Amino acid sequence: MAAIGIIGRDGRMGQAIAAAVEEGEHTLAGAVDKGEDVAGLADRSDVLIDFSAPAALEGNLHAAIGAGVPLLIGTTGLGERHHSAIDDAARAVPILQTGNTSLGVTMLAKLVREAAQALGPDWDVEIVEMHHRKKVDAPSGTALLLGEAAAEARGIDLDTNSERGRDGVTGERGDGSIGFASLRGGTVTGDHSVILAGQNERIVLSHVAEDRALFARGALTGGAWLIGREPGRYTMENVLGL
Ligand SMILES: NC(=O)C1=CN([C@@H]2O[C@H](COP(=O)(O)OP(=O)(O)OC[C@H]3O[C@@H](n4cnc5c(N)ncnc54)[C@H](OP(=O)(O)O)[C@@H]3O)[C@@H](O)[C@H]2O)C=CC1
Ligand SMILES: O=C(O)C1=N[C@H](C(=O)O)C[C@H](O)C1
Repeated sequence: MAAIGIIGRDGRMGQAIAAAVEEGEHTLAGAVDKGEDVAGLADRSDVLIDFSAPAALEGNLHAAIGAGVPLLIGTTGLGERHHSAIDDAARAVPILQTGNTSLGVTMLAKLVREAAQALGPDWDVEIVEMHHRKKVDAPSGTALLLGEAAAEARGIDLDTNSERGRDGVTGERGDGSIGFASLRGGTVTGDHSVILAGQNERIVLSHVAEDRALFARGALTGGAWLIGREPGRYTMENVLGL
């Protein structure tokens, strides 16, 4: 049983995680939202679980290090400087950062890696995601995670081999690049498809999240797994042993 500290209390995920804690084996150490005392929360938590906003990241890392507690980061929309701050902090405390805490997406990433490697660069990779109308970042963290899986498998750098937001006369698709398309509308929890398009054929690998309780359960599994680990940067693949 672990004392869970939630960052982003009033949000959709903050609420879903609080509900999952209530239904499960863990206890709620407390929860904070924007402008509240995250360092105080860290002091009374066994693990911090952050589903808030990129702007909160620096303070959250600082609080986790100050209290010596692990941190699970589910927040998406992170940039290069956020990732290097996470790498630095992971020298002091265990950290798990992921764009998606679900078992299904973790498995999907593994399948994408395998397919991208086996099929090679003649098969174009396109990633399509759809989310609810209130989502503020694009492509989704999950789409980027899946893109990373394909890029890694092909030994290429995702940042310099991405095609995002095509519009107008774009020219032909770049060989070997990974394309992203983001749709927004209604209350969609999170749909992702990775399309591998070859000559006269396509493979489509998809995941559909039906309820964000799924992400909340995954976050608690990941958070509890971090407790007592050595400092370092971990993934959901480590947690789930995939
Ligand atoms: N990894 C995963 O599996 C998943 C990741 N996500 C990601 O989690 C994040 C949150 O999603 P969601 O709950 O839908 O978003 P919401 O906007 O509903 O919730 C975010 C909450 O965090 C609050 N917040 C903002 N800044 C801070 C801060 N500095 N300290 C503490 N709280 C803060 C917001 O307050 P205010 O509204 O006042 O700004 C809001 O209450 C997003 O980045 C989303 O993409 C979502 C689902 C699954
Ligand atoms: O904002 C969301 O809602 C979600 N965000 C994550 C992402 O960016 O991939 C995970 C999930 O798809 C829901």
